[in-house]
Amino acid sequence: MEALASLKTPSQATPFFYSKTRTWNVPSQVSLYKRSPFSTFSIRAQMESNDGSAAVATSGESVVEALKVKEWEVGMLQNEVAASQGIRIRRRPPTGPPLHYVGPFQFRLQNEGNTPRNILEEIVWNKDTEVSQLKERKPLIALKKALENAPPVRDFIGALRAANERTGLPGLIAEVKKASPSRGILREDFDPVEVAQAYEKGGAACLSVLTDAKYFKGSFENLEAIRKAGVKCPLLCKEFIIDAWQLYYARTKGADAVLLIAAVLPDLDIKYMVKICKLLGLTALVEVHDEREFDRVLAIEGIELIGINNRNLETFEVDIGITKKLLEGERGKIIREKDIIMVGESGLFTPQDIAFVQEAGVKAVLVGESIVKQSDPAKGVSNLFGKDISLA
Ligand SMILES: O=P(O)(O)OC[C@@H](O)[C@@H](O)c1c[nH]c2ccccc12
Repeated sequence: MEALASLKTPSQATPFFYSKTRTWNVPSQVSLYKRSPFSTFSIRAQMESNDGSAAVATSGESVVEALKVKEWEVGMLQNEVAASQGIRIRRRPPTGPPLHYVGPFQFRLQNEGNTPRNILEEIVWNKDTEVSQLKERKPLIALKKALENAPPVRDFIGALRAANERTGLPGLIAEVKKASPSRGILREDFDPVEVAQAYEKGGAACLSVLTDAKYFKGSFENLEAIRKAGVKCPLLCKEFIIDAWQLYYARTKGADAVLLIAAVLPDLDIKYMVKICKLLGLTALVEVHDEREFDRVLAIEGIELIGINNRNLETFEVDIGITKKLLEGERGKIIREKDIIMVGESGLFTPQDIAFVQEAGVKAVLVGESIVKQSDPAKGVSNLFGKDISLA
């Protein structure tokens, strides 16, 4: 009876039954039946899933349904915690976006929480699905075993500091990036190992390798191939990390550092992930875009490397003035006191841009587009700095 009541009111019901890779639509038929003449009524619901399979659930299975409702509620609560920290990016509802509307739900409004509001949210929701599928294939226990064969971790921050001291310019994290959602394809004849080797030859201190396939045309194969090709620059796995499992995965693929995005991760997640990074020897580059994110990150113990992304990942707007604005006043003072290395990220094209962010207080820069687009990325590096910074 209880279950029937919940099916009647859309606001209290979870309309979709999510089971790993299969989405169950709203029951197509709901009927009452009695197990025996003496028992109370039970409910029988006929359901179809997105892959065409069908199932019949009876109220004995309402426990499963109740669990799904709880899972959904917990998800909503997590979004509330995130929102209280100013995070606008919501996590994907566990039931997933509906494929089509049935019954009372046809009146549900768009964007009541079931469709992403901007590109960053879309990427994160997609990543959620991707990670849960990958996790099934390679559970944490298997990854922990694979760690034994992972190549040793190299000192990412040490390499940036050394380059900064050697050249008097910000240490370069050169990005191996084939495409982006804002700029489309950046390099047609893209050979990740070739680009990586050219960057190294040009004097890059570290490399950033995009591993997201859907939006950036990157891959973990690229990361692994660059590592295996003997490139000495420490490698940043440029990924949208939402689950600690991904940290282990990145390490098994040869990463020396990972990106944590404050616009996506609540404080507790950052703290937890930073701890796991330390455990694995990974350097965490924590990325911020505004004052609120920066203050949140500054309040977390043990963070040594912070990036200021000049690009707003929700709107794609780029303004290198963001780096300057965020490092002015009290925040700049805290950075110097704590000896945190700051990285200026995105939208840097000319020696003037580099001088501008260096003046603002960064000791490193993260650059993709301007150098990956040039026919010889090694030359791209010298053009960016206005001089040859290679070791040769
Ligand atoms: O290509 P650009 O404008 O030089 O930017 C490089 C890098 O900063 C950018 O790719 C980036 C910064 N933070 C990110 C987070 C996710 C994906 C990409 C990014």
